[in-house]
Amino acid sequence: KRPSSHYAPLPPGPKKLPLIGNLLDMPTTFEWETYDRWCKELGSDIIHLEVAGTSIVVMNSAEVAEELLDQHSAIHSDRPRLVMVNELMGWNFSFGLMAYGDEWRAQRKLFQQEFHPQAAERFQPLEVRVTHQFLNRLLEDPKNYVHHIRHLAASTILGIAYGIDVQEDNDPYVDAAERALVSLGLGIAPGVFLVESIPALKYIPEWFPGAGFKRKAREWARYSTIMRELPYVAAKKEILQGTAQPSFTSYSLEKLAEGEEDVAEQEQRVQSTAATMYTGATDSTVSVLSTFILAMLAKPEALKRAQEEIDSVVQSGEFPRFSDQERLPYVTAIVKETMRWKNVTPLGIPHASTSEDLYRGYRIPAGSIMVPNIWAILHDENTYPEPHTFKPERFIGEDGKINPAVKDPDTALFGFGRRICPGRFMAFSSIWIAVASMLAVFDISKPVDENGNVIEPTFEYIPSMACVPAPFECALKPRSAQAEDMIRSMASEHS
Ligand code: HEM
Repeated sequence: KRPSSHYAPLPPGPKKLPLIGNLLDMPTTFEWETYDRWCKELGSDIIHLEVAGTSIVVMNSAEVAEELLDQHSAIHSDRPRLVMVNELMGWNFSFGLMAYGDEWRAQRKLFQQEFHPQAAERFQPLEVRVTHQFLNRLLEDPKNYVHHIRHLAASTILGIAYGIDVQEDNDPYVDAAERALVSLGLGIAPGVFLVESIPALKYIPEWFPGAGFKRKAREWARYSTIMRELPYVAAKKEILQGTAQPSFTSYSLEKLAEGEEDVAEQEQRVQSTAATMYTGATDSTVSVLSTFILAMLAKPEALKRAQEEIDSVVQSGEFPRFSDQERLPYVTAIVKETMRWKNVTPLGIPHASTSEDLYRGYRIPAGSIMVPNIWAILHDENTYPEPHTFKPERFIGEDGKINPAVKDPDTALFGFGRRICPGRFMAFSSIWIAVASMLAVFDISKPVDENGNVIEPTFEYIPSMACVPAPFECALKPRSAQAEDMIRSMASEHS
């Protein structure tokens, strides 16, 4: 008997041409805006597209994304096939891009053991230390703030993953990871490599004309191997010598020593899971903290209000602590609004369906690529009025606290279902402490040129899987001589 979904129609979508489907309509940049427009034109928060035989479903509301990716998660938790990255460049080691199945489950479990909210608290002292060092770099060299944010993100995650202290410049572990990350970005860019649409091409030999992609893939595969092995070997050496700082790797290897599982296999998993952390954490943190600075230029009143809040809660001469979070709701609202306003991954990471589904009377074919339009969800004017304006106060209730009636952007910005970002608790806390600490000691404003004219940022974004603001200038100045002293003395205490 045929499944009942077999005769059901596909969700609505722009008109398809024979064979190529919607290929010619597909946007190549800011896709989330085009998808949102199509959904509005078609009056549907779920649409279907087809590109040369591949079925794509765009979910344009929280309701659809939650119903399909959370409630039907047994069907829609796979990832699309990535020939270049996974099959030729070796990234299938990483559970973030891996097909749904036992290996994914095992790595995800390892990750979550150290990253659920209580476990992630163990990393807070490290987050505080690297944040204070970051403030000192901003003080010494404010123009290079993006570089310092990247260094902060790398120090946090390499500390957490391996217990490694990152060098000021030219750190070998950061360099290895960055090189791998850049090659991942190149390999995953849609529409660049023909092998993605004709997978059989992966079997042609390297010397064959047009097989340049295979030579590239081989070189890039080397980067991903180095990224995985170099810091792991260093961490393991320290662990064996008894000189290691506690980290994901040390905690996981300790557990491994106690267990009875296949040790070699499990150790490979620890190595792969640790390497996945850098990939997930760095670009996202850089995006959020750069956007935070841009937001302070867009809305100076928010900076002032947050500083007043901090001054009334945190003792003079002290930095904000994690334990102050409850009493700093406006700072928390700034963090939430920053992540909503220009969300890092407008389309998340697509899921894929392992079997056919029937939803609202529509047929969702097996193998569909499932794209949550997170940008549209976080810019829905019914949930967030004036969605394109930076307004942290939207999250504050009449009692001055975070208003539980306003939907928390966390419910969409970290993705959905079984694939939801497993780093989200640690991501939020490391970003919160960086934002609170910057607000406590720095004024952030638009810079002025030599003729006294204010330099306006463009507020443009570079579209990508993880969006970042186009480079912009800002003036970062310590709020007072006392703030400057605090930064310097804290940095020397930590060094
Ligand atoms: C503000 C910061 C971050 C944002 C906005 C973010 C967002 C996301 C999103 C949208 C996904 C896709 C979820 C899905 O498939 O539905 C994801 C997956 C993932 N994220 Fe994050 N993330 C952030 C920080 C981090 C951090 C700090 C880590 C590591 C410590 C991390 C590790 C991962 C991993 C490993 C996955 C893949 C999960 C899987 O496929 O099972 N992320 N993230």
